[in-house]
Amino acid sequence: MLQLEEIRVGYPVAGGLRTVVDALSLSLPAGGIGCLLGASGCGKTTVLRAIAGFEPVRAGRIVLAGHVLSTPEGTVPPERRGVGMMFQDYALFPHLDVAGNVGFGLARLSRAARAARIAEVLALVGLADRASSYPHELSGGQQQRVALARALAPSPSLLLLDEPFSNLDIDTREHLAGELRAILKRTGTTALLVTHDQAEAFAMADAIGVMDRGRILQWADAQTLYRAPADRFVAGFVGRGSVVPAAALGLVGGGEVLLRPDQLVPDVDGALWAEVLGTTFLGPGHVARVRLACGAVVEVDLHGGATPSPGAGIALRLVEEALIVFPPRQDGSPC
Ligand SMILES: Nc1ncnc2c1ncn2[C@@H]1O[C@H](COP(=O)(O)OP(=O)(O)OP(=O)(O)O)[C@@H](O)[C@H]1O
Repeated sequence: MLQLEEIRVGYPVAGGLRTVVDALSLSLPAGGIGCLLGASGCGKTTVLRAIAGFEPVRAGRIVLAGHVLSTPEGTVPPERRGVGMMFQDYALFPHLDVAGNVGFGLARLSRAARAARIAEVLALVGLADRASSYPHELSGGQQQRVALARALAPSPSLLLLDEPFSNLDIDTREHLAGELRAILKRTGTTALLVTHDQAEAFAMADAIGVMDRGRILQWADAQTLYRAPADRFVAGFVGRGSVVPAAALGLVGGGEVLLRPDQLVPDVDGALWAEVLGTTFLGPGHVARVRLACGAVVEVDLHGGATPSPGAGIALRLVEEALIVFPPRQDGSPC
């Protein structure tokens, strides 16, 4: 459905072009929900802007439903792409009521067809009774739903969502992420979301691309990213955990190991000794930050029992099952 083939995107700077996205490829099937996950500035929004037609590609191509939209030689203008976009600030028109906002992109429909479509999408997002409210009369979560209804109203082939929950509190975010996913699935909408929030990516997407400095390091479903990260960056970015030298855990063979917080278990007979730096109650249990003999600091989930004090020693057992091992670093650095 959507294919990005080795695209390069950049911005003009004095004397040339600053490449922000390079050799980036992904493929999203019809009805699929993809997500680009990465830290601020890694190029996520730039990818969306290229798909929407606001930025040209300098190499590669963008294909949607069999139509070539962007190549270095030419680009289909944004309004002819069939791509909808929902921005982080919702960008609702303050002087238009909800129906006016949702119907904004439906000018080519007859008055009756337009009213019917507005009613249909407002019902879909659970706002059938707010058609005549103005944006300032709505909560952040309701405004987000209006923005979604407006983006869905013209039935885009592809919906792009740029940090759709960034203005909302954490409870509303979690609730809406599940709801948004359900609405997209119910309507069969193909969507690409960008976020820096892993919980949001996990709640929403069928496939997630972890991005760093303009590239996708791994494109996979959430469980694969967590259980089989392609490299140290993905391992460190997705889920809690630290990468430590295998030797520090008494393992032979060299290299480094990804330690998730449940892979070191407090055990009086454990072979590893660590110093407790502090504990945090996360509910239902505590998490301890401990320093291993090699100096690496890792997290350990504590399930019941006494909570150790900072400065105390703690014996730990390594759960070797499903341990992820990385080969030694090229630069020879130990941690
Ligand atoms: N219009 C522009 N002109 C020049 N440089 C830009 C422009 N837009 C973005 N950039 C630069 O491109 C890089 C990537 O920006 P982009 O907005 O794509 O990242 P992002 O991952 O979406 O970040 P965030 O999560 O903060 O929005 C940044 O270094 C940014 O400063």
